[in-house]
Amino acid sequence: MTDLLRLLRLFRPYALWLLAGIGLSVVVILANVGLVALAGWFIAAMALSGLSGHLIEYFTPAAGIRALAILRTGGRYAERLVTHEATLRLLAALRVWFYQHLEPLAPARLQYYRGGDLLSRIRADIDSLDNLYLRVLAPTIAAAATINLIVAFMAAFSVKIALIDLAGLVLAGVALPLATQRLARWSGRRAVAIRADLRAGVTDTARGLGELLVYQAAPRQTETIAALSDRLITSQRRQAWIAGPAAGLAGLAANLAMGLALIIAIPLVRRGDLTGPDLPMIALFVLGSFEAVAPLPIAFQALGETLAAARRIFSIIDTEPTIAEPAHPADPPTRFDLRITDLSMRYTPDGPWALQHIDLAIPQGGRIGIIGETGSGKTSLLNVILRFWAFQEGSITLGGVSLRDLRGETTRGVCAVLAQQTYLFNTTIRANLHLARPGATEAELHDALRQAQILDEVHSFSAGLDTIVGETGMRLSGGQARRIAIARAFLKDAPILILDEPTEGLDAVSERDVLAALEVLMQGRTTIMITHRPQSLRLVDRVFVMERGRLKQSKG
Ligand SMILES: Nc1ncnc2c1ncn2[C@@H]1O[C@H](COP(=O)(O)OP(=O)(O)OP(=O)(O)O)[C@@H](O)[C@H]1O
Repeated sequence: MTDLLRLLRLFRPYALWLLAGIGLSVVVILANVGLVALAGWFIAAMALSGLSGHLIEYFTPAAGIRALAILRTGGRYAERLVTHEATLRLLAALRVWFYQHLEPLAPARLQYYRGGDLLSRIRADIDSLDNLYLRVLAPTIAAAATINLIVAFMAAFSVKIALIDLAGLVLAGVALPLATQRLARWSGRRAVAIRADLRAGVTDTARGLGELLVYQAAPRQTETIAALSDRLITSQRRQAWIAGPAAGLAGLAANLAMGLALIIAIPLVRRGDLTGPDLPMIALFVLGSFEAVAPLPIAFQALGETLAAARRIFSIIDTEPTIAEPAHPADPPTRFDLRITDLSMRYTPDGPWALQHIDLAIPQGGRIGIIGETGSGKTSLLNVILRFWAFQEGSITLGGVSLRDLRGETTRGVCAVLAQQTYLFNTTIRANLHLARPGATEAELHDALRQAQILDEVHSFSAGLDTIVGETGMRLSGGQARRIAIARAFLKDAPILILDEPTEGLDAVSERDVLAALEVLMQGRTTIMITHRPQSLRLVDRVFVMERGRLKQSKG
C-alpha cells in the first residue's frame, strides 16, 4: 500500500492529463452502453410501430444513435491520444527521476548490481509503472464513476433490475478482480524477478561471448538462459491460467445479469409498467454495462507486477549514497595544490583497510608517480580523491578547501581522468570529444587532437571526425583510443590530471606516442600518475610506492 501511495505521489504533476484521460474513458463507456440500449429500443419500437400501424417520431432517436456513435468513436480516439500522451510524459519524467537518484550511487553502491539488472530496472520496471495508470487506475476509476450513473439510470425503470445489475457488476468488477489479484500476486512478482535475471544473463552472455566461446562454456550458458526462460514461461502460463477463467466468469456474470433482468422485466411489460421497446433496451443496457468492468480482472492482475516493479525501483531509490553531499558547499577552489593528511579508508565498515595513514602533498603543477604491487591500494587512492568512495579518517584538501566541503561534482569538475580502460562511447570521434566540452568548435577539436598527436591519423580515416569508434572504441587501436581520450582531457582543460596506467597494454611505439601526448597535457597541471612503466615515470618529479595501503616516497 505504501508503495502504491508513493507511486501515486510521483503521478501528481500529471494529474490533469491523467484525469482528462479518465474523463474521456467515462464518456466512451457511457456512449457505448447508451448506443446499444438506444439501438435495441429503436429497432423494437420501429418493429412494433410497423405491426400496429402507429407512426412514431423516429428522427430524435435516430439522431441520438448517430450522435452516440460519433461520440463513441471520437471519444475513443481522443481517449487514446490523451491517455498515451499522459503515460509517455509520465514515463519520461520517471526515467529522469530514477536516473537522478541512480547517479549519486555510482559506482560505490551500484557495484553489487549486475549491469543487465540495472538496465532492466531503468527500462522494463519503469515501463511497467505505466500499467498502474493505463491498466489499473484509469479503468478502475472510470468503472466506479460509470457504474453509479448506470445503476441510477436503471433504477428509474426498475429498482430490482438495477440491484441485479449492480450485484453482477460488483461480482465481475470487484470480487473477481480481487480474487485474480490475490492468486496472481505471487506469479506476478516471480515473473518480474525472473525477467530481470533473464535480461542480466543475456547482457552478460553478449558481453562475455568471446570468453564463453574460448572456454567452450557457451552451451552451459545457453542452458542457464533456457532454464530461466522456461521458468518465465511457467509463471506467465500460471498468470494466463488465472486471467482466462476470470475473463470467462466475468462474461458469465454479464449474461446471467441480462437473463435475470429479462425475467423480471417481462412481467412488468405484461402489466404495462414498461413498454415493449423498453424490454430489449433494458436487456442490452444491462449487458452493455459490463463493458465498464471488463478490463478490471486483468487490471488487478497487472497490479501485482506493477507493485513488484515499483518495489525494485524504490529499493534503489532508498539506498543512501556512500558520500553525503555537503549541506552548505564551499566555493570551488582557485588553487590546485593537493594535500592528503593521515588518510585511511576501507570499502566496508568491517573490511580491511585499503588505505592507511596516507600523507601526501603535491604543489600546484607538481607531478607525482605511484607504483606498487597489484591490490596495494593505488586505484583506491584515486577513487577517494575523485569522491567516488568515501574515506573514514584523515583529510584531503584542494587549494586549502576540504573535499568534504565540496560537492562531488565540483571536485570531479576540476579533474581530468585517463584510465587504462577510458571509456569511449560507440559513436563518432566528434561526439566522444564533445563529451568533455559540449560547445567545442571545429578549430578547438582539431587543436585538441593535434596536441594529443592524433590529428593526422583522424584525418586519414575516410569519415574523419565522424568515424564511429565502435563498442568501447574497438575499431581504433589501443594507442589511438588512448590518444582520443587524451584529446578529450585537453578539451576539458582541467587543472588536475589523474592517470591510471595510461600506457598499460600498449606496444613500444604506441606507448611512445601516448607519452609524447601526455607530456604536453601534463604541462602546468597537478598530476598523479599510477604506473609501473619506467618510461612513464620519466614524466614525473617524485615517485611514491604503495605497499598494502601505505604510501612511502621511493628512494630510487
Ligand atoms: N569496490 C571494492 N570493494 C571492496 N574492496 C575493494 C574494492 N576495490 C578494491 N578493493 C580492495 O581494496 C584493495 C586495494 O585495491 P586497489 O584496486 O586500490 O589496488 P591497486 O593497487 O589499484 O591494484 P591494481 O594494480 O591491480 O589495479 C584490494 O585488497 C581490493 O581487493
